[in-house]
Amino acid sequence: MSILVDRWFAENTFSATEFENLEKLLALKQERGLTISVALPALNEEKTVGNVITCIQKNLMQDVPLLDELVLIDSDSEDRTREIAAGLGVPVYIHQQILPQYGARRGKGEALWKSLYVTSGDILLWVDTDIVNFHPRFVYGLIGPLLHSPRWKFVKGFYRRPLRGEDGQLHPGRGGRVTELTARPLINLFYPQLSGIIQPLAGEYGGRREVLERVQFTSGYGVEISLLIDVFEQFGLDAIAQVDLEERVHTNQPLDKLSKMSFAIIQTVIHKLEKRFGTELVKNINRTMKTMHYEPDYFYLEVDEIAERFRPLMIELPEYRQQRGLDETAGA
Ligand SMILES: O=c1ccn([C@@H]2O[C@H](COP(=O)(O)OP(=O)(O)O)[C@@H](O)[C@H]2O)c(=O)[nH]1
Ligand SMILES: O=C(O)[C@@H](COP(=O)(O)O)O[C@H]1O[C@H](CO)[C@@H](O)[C@H](O)[C@H]1O
Repeated sequence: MSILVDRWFAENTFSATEFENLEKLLALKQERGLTISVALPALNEEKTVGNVITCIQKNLMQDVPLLDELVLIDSDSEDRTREIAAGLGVPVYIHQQILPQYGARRGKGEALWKSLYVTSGDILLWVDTDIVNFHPRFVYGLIGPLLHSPRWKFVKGFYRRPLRGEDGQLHPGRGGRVTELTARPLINLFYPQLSGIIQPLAGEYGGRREVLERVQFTSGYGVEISLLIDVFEQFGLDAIAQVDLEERVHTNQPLDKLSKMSFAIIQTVIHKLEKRFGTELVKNINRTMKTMHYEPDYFYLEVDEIAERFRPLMIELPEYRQQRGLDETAGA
């Protein structure tokens, strides 16, 4: 890693264990005169949302009143997610119903953006609701740097990420598939200063309201990479801290479902590059991107000349051959 990144890593990397004295953290919060909100994004998380909420309520609101506000920001779940949260006394919002005049899109990014509107804390943190092994450190670990110094304005969690395989077993180190195959390569290519961030897509993160109100939220899964790049570009690398939250086990989506997540992240990075560099390279990439339309399950090609470029490859696909009557055995 470059000297810049090495220095950043050494000065801006913490462990949640440094902040486990919650009484001390509460005293610091009162001394700083800051309020803290947590917003929980959720889409069909009935299996795990209840435990996340009760763990936060007991440890961080009842035993030690570190948090001033806890809300659920729901993406119009079709299961009992909202009912469970409401039953536990948590204010519930469906983000598509908040400020509809500014859009009512699908996606986690809109949930996080609109959570700014329905919360009031000086500090706002987000925690995924699909976490299976939730622990209060996922929250107090993030609060630590933000209370310790005004230097840190944005904090990302990091952790070991086992992946639950087809066999139902947890396989160490195989999680974070989009991080490893998409986000990290893009960061190393185009934003190497951020290469010391261990989990750039971590869903446990947040920062100071005055920062979060100045950065761009993309509506889908590109939100994490979008916020990271914007905070870096607008507030500098030293505004960012990262905290070791040890291990996170969450509901892993099947690989094919991560394709659209990866697409959203690539699209977001290209958009950022075009805004910043506007180079011919990016414009050409964008031109190509605009001629391809992404559907949840497959790419399809809208412009024939693009199809020509892919035809030699596609002709190998049996369904393509059949569809084009290229297979003399078709219908035999
Ligand atoms: O439209 C969406 C998609 C996801 N999520 C939440 O965002 C978090 C991360 O999403 P997901 O689990 O789909 O991503 P993964 O963890 O598999 O990367 C989870 O708490 C989801 O419930 C959300 O609130 N709205
Ligand atoms: O980091 C990743 O590769 C993805 C998928 O994780 P797994 O391969 O299921 O462990 O998970 C993250 O990415 C999403 C998009 O940024 C975030 O919204 C999630 O919170 C985060 O879990």
